[in-house]
Amino acid sequence: MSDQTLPDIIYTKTDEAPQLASASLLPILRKFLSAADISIGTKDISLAGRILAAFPEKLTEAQKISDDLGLLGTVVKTASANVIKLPNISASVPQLVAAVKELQEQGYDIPDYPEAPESADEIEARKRYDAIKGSAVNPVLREGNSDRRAPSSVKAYAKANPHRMGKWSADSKTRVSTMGAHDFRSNETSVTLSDAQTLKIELTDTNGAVTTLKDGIAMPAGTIVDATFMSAKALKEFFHEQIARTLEDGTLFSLHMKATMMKVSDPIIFGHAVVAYLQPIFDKYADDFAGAGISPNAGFGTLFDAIDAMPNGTAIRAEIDALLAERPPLYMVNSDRGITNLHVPSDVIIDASMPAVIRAGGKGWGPDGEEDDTNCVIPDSSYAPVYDASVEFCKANGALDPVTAGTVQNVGLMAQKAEEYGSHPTTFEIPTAGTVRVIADNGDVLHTHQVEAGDIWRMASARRAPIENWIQLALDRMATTGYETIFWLDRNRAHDAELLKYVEPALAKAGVADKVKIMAPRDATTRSFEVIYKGDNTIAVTGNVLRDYLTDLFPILEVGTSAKMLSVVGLMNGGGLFETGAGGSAPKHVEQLVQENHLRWDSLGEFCALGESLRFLGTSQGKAAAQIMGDAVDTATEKLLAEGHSPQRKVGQPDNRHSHYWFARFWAEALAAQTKDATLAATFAPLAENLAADEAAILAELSAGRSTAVDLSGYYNPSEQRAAEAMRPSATLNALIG
Ligand SMILES: NC(=O)C1=CN([C@@H]2O[C@H](COP(=O)(O)OP(=O)(O)OC[C@H]3O[C@@H](n4cnc5c(N)ncnc54)[C@H](OP(=O)(O)O)[C@@H]3O)[C@@H](O)[C@H]2O)C=CC1
Ligand SMILES: O=C(O)CCC(=O)C(=O)O
Ligand SMILES: [Mg+2]
Repeated sequence: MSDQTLPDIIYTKTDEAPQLASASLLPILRKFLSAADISIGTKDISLAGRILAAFPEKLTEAQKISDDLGLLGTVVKTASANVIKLPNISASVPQLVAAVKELQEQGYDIPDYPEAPESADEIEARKRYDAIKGSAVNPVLREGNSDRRAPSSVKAYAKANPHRMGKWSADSKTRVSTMGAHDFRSNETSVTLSDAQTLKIELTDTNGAVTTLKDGIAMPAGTIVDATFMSAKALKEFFHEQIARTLEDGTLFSLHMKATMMKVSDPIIFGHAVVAYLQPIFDKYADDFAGAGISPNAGFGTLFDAIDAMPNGTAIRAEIDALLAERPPLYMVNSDRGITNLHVPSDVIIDASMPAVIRAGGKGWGPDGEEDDTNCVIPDSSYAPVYDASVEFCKANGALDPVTAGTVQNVGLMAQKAEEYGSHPTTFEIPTAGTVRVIADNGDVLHTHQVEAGDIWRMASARRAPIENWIQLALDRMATTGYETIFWLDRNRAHDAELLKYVEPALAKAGVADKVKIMAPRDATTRSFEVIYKGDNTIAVTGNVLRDYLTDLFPILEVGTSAKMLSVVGLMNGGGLFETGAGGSAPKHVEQLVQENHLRWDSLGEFCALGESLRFLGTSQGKAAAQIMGDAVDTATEKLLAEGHSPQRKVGQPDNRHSHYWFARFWAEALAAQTKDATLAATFAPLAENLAADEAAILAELSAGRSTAVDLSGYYNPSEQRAAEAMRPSATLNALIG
């Protein structure tokens, strides 16, 4: 692959709301950047695109598409990489199955997703689908560590226009419940490799028979290798206890996990919760369910559909309804449509769901459509203390006030599939009781765990170069900001103790050992809340999971959403990956566009990423015009925020399309006003004037046709033409943009 074939900036085509927003924003970007001789091109990493790219032999020549994720995976390892990454779907099995069905209906001859593969073809199809499902994009692209923070303009806007916060009361019954024993946290062991080693993972059953779970895992010297497991027996008992406890509390039962990112372990844990909730039904109908090939891991939604298709389905459903009436009410995803927390494993994702509960004053939605306190069940105790400390802090101190709050920035260890988020290829549901060993090729046994059938065992790793880069990034951010800097590491946790063997000498060497704090996640949470309640600022230096969790938690409390975050990934080999915010792909937003032609997606994350990407192009390629374009993006973004042109939530109000008009106009104005490049100023002055002169016509055209349904001819693979028609309804604006 030659760099010459790639555009200066690669913009990713993803899914759902960001994909729709791109239909309006990309033509604007193309128009503006071409004036500065900067090329921008797209690469398709959408769920539909990845599915089609995986089955070329099934498609006609016209239907075939390239493996863009594979290409980007090599691009991000080059110094010239400059990628703007929008959020994409990390598909759970129900989402993958729905996407496959839609593509088949559109005429693509791809295979079904085989739940229980038997034939060679099915085994092959399953292998390809397994590589697509879950968080399959971010770990490939994130060849660098993460620097996420709310831009100062966003903080200033939130202080002046605070979002609504729910009230916390000291006697709230909301709580966080976690196992604390027999879980990943408590069973963890960790070692650092002194030499490069190739590892294998073996299971020896109680009769001495050895199965190789995985081998050929090459690790460079200095890699921290962790292994741990969650006891299935303890997990089941925990769920039963929590169901009983929730009933006593008189609250909602809610389960918070990340079945997308943790695509092997968390759907299994979710499945245990589904079974526990319906235990008498699973006990009574075990044989019927086995015969119907039912897996609880897909959730109530798929389970109920399968039961409805069984000959005795109506009777079983009546028994389920009777049982659910005795169970504590479930936290709801959509109470109008009866979608519970346990319907689909990817509907409730902890990094977004827990902040929503905390922001709402400890409330979730119940089946009656009313808000209620909730038992937040987070089985593994590695990170549950962060949410427990957050809940307890808010109970004691009341809700955070966005008007006076300081900020928590994050520096996250992420590169090269660091820690748990890189563990899915080495996670196993143990088939039979025995001993799992991790053995190095020099014969050293690194880890030994006694396991039972059904236990979830996993190995995770973090490499030396990313760890050193992460520590340096934290020191750089601390030097730039002067903020209190806390490494969120627990000396009593095996993995963190190994990580501290890198961190503490590096801090001493840099002469900052006395300035930097090292605190376990629970204490670090409380300390960070204290700091921001006082209006001060802090940097949370964390591992990969807390990077993900905290960059939703604090932004959602401080500025109302994580979508407005600046998210920069300095790639290890010198390139730049600019992610848009921290928020996801917001499926609710697509539903609203389809039903009433209103897209409330806020593209502020795209604007922030664009500004950074352009400035990076300026410094890395010596393109002065890119620097000027990037600075003008920031000026435009600040003005758009200050003048209140962000999308609003309700149909009839300005939406994403209006905000793109204002962005284009202010960007053109800023370019016309700058004095560093007279040619650029002269190019953009007439466009700025025309955009201003036609304001009334453009806004009216953008607002036409609201409250009517929009047909995109597909959800996962919408028609590009229809999306463009819906998202670019202003003939006047289109004529100016071209
Ligand atoms: N980086 C990535 O690629 C990520 C991808 N995801 C994927 O996104 C999907 C949904 O995940 P979920 O956990 O529900 O998280 P989302 O962040 O998509 O949804 C949570 C809520 O955040 C708000 N939100 C998010 N982005 C924006 C935006 N740009 N403008 C306005 N509001 C926004 C919306 O709340 P409201 O409308 O109430 O304001 C939304 O309903 C999943 O498929 C998940 O895998 C999730 C996180 C990151
Ligand atoms: O890759 C994913 O599934 C989500 C990533 C995410 O939530 C984040 O990085 O904030
Ligand atoms: Mg996240």
